[in-house]
Amino acid sequence: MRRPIVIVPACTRELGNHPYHAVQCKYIDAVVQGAGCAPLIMPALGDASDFETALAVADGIMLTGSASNVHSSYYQQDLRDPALPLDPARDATTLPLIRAALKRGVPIFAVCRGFQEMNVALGGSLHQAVQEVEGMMDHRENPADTLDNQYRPKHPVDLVAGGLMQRILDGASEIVVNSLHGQGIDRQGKGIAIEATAHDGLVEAFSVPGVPFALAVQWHPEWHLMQNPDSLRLFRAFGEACRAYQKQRPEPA
Ligand SMILES: N[C@@H](CCC(=O)NCCCC(=O)O)C(=O)O
Repeated sequence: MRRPIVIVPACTRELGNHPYHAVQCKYIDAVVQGAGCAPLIMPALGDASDFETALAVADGIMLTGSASNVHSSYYQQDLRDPALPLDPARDATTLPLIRAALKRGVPIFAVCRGFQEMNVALGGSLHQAVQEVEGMMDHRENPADTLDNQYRPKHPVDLVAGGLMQRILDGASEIVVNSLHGQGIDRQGKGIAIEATAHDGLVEAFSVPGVPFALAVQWHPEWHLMQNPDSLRLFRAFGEACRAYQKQRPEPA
């Protein structure tokens, strides 16, 4: 049987003098080596996207991180800091894709910005600057640090007892995760189930019960994936869900 196809929506980036649709290599590598699936990059075409065709061949969706923020207008707030990067084309592609995929039961694994997109797609909102919220830690990385330092394990998260993530992680009650985000969940989206929280109370992972597999994490399990047994378990579980979905998905006409 062929490998399951995992749709990976792209970001838009300016490289040199030209605009690109782009996905970081570590996400593509994680889909291949961690989930054992075949990645298919989906350009950020927004309203011009052919969601029907993408979902007809998709056995899973991987929503990546990105330095850009989901535009706050999607959760009815004014933009707090227009100097921070945005990616309207990605927003206009991933938010409807998430809703359509959940309706079909296509497995989804979401990381960092992808985690935030899922919460907003389900009607939730974000803290636009977590570090400015009373009692919250600063969850951002130091951009002047080396990449290894930026992605090193930063803080513990408590796993919800009996949750999907705890089951995937063999009953662990706490893991230590990296942290590279300035935004985070404020109002929870409709139907999400919290899977992990930081010690300041910020939601760090959630699932969407009632669909075969939808898991979103605020940290970066794709970073040095093969050296992190917990991260590998998460991507393996996603790959298993994609294989199960593939078996029952009708072949596209
Ligand atoms: N912009 C959002 C999400 C942050 C995020 O995804 N950071 C990772 C960027 C690089 C990578 O994909 O590893 C926020 O600041 O909260």
